[in-house]
Amino acid sequence: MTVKSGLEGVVAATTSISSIIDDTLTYVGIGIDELAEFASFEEVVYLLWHRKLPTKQQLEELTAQLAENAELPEGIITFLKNTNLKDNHPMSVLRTGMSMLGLYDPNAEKMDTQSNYQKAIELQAKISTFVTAFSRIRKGQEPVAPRKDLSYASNFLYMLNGEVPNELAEEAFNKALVLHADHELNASTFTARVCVATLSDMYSGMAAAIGALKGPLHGGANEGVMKMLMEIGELENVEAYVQEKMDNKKKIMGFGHRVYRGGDPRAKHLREMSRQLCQITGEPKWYAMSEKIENIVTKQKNIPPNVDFYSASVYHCLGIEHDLFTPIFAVSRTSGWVAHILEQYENNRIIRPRADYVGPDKNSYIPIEQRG
Ligand SMILES: CC(=O)SCCNC(=O)CCNC(=O)[C@H](O)C(C)(C)COP(=O)(O)OP(=O)(O)OC[C@H]1O[C@@H](n2cnc3c(N)ncnc32)[C@H](O)[C@@H]1OP(=O)(O)O
Ligand SMILES: O=C([O-])CC(=O)C(=O)O
Repeated sequence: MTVKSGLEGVVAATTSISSIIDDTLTYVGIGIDELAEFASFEEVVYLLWHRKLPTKQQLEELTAQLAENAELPEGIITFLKNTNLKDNHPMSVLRTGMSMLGLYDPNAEKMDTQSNYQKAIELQAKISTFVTAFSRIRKGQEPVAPRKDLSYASNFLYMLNGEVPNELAEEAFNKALVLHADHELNASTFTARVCVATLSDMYSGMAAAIGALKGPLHGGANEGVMKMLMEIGELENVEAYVQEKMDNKKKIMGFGHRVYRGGDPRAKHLREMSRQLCQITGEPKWYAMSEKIENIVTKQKNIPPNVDFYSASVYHCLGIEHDLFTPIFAVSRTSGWVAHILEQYENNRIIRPRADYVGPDKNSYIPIEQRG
């Protein structure tokens, strides 16, 4: 058997949701640059779920549905308040929260198209409320109830901080959500598809996907980038820090990609947002350090930054706690996970590859008293 390490280059599904061809990313055929410039996150959610842009009325309908379904079951708020989760990573809390949402949904096990679409809305609506409620409760603050008159991006920041964000913050956060929404068969989306291809329920697929996104080689890299920037501390320390990592063949978080060779097309948007936000918030050093790291890594290793690299300083400048960076990725990627889960159900076959056995041959059972 020929093994493709890490399944590199293996085409394991067909999809009409997003594509990466020659370093160009599209959602349903629309280029990411156009979407980043013009689209609201709600439009992107509709696009991914229905494979077409919404009319004004369809968009209003989806926006209203997301707002109406954003409240969390009271039992989940009670759990967050009564459990000491201060030392738990928010991605672990979110993974558990996703399972809990399934337990509170009386339709969790229903598999018809209509019930699954209703779950899609509930999932996208509630994941924001969950992440922000957890963030406040662990700091001893009351959760802030979602508002029906705010955009998805604005509502997230409002529930996080208890204040409606200014236009600049809303725009930046919306763009970040749009850029992270879907990405073909990345590890967490593949995980979700593998899970639901057994005809398991949507909450199980989502919990599996959250677990996969958490790792530092995938979504967890954005928090890793900020940790690195904090460790470096000042612009003059960048060179020595990065050189030491490269000399010791250590990975630099936020660089490299399995599919892109010439560079991640999302990174330039986040780079520009980082430049602007770091300037406006009076913290230009984070952008300056990031730019210097990029120059060194691309010059010496020819490895370009990925989506996680500049998103770190963007979220930092929006005043977001560093361990919430990956949960925010999950909030956005829920739109893509849900789209892929629904697509998998539409034309399902269990996903079951083979392994090349390399263990010992011709072994036999030895009674326990005879084992050395
Ligand atoms: C949203 C996302 O998931 S984007 C990715 C987020 N992850 C990160 O930023 C973590 C850092 N990056 C990485 O670990 C990798 O580039 C991955 C996981 C993204 C891709 O992994 P793979 O496709 O398996 O590439 P692989 O790890 O084999 O790298 C190929 C070569 O580039 C090097 N390389 C890749 N990424 C990096 C990096 N970030 N820093 C230093 N060297 C790197 C590897 O050491 C390897 O070198 P070698 O051939 O001399 O051994
Ligand atoms: O596609 C991948 O392998 C990882 C990635 O960039 C994403 O999930 O956004």
